Amino acid sequence: MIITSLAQDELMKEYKVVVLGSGGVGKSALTLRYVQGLFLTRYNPTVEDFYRHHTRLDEEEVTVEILDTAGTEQYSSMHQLYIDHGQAFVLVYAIDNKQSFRDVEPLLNQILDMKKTRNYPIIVVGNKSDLEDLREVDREQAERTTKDLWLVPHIQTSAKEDYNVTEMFRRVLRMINSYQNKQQAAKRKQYQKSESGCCVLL
Ligand SMILES: Nc1nc2c(ncn2[C@@H]2O[C@H](COP(=O)(O)OP(=O)(O)OP(=O)(O)O)[C@@H](O)[C@H]2O)c(=O)[nH]1
Repeated sequence: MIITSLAQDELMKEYKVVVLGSGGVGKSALTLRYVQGLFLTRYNPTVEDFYRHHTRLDEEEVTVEILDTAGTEQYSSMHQLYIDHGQAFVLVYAIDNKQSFRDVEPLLNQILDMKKTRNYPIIVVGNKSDLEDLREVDREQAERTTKDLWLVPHIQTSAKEDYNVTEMFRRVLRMINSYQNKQQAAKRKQYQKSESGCCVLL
C-alpha cells in the first residue's frame, strides 16, 4: 500500500506541549533551540507562537506541537485557553530570577484546578543554568518542591549553551506517551469488564 507523506503525517502520534512562565525566562529560547537549533540573544517578548516539529522518539516518528506563550501579565487571561489545549506543560523559571520561580506556583495550581486529573505531565524547568554566578533559586529547594508535588523530575537547562534542552522535551514526550498507554490499558480493562461473559478480541 502506498501512503502519501500527508497521510503519514496524519498517522503520526501528536503531542501537544504548552510552555508557560513569566516574561524573559527563556520560553522562546528553549522552544527555538529544540525546534530549530538556534539561540537568539535579542529579547523580543512573545505574544503567542506555535510550532510543529517532527522528531524521533524511541524509534518512532512523532509530531510535537509546541505553544510558546506570552510571559507578560497583560496576556495572563489567555492561560485558560492554553491549559485547555495542552497535553503537557513546561513551566519555566530562570535560575537568576527568584520571582520567576515564585510565579510557577500559581500557574501550576491553575493547571491542576483546570485539568482535574494528574494525567498530564508537568515539568518545572530552571533555565539559564549558564548564569550560575547570578543564581537566586536554590537548586535543591526547587527539586524538593517539585518532588513533593509529584511532578516530572525538575530539570535545569540552558537554551544558550544547549544544555538539557532536548532531554527536557524528551522527558515530557515520554511521560505523555506513558500516561496515554496507561489510559488506553485502563479503557481496555473497563471494556473487558463490561463485556465479561462475552468474547473480547484485543
Ligand atoms: N544566559 C542565558 N540567556 C538566555 C537563556 N535563554 C534565554 N536567554 C535570554 O533571555 C532573554 C529572554 O528570552 P526569551 O526566550 O525571549 O524569554 P521568554 O520567556 O520567551 O519571554 P516572553 O516572550 O516575554 O515571555 C533573551 O535575551 C534570551 O537571549 C539561557 O539559557 N541563558
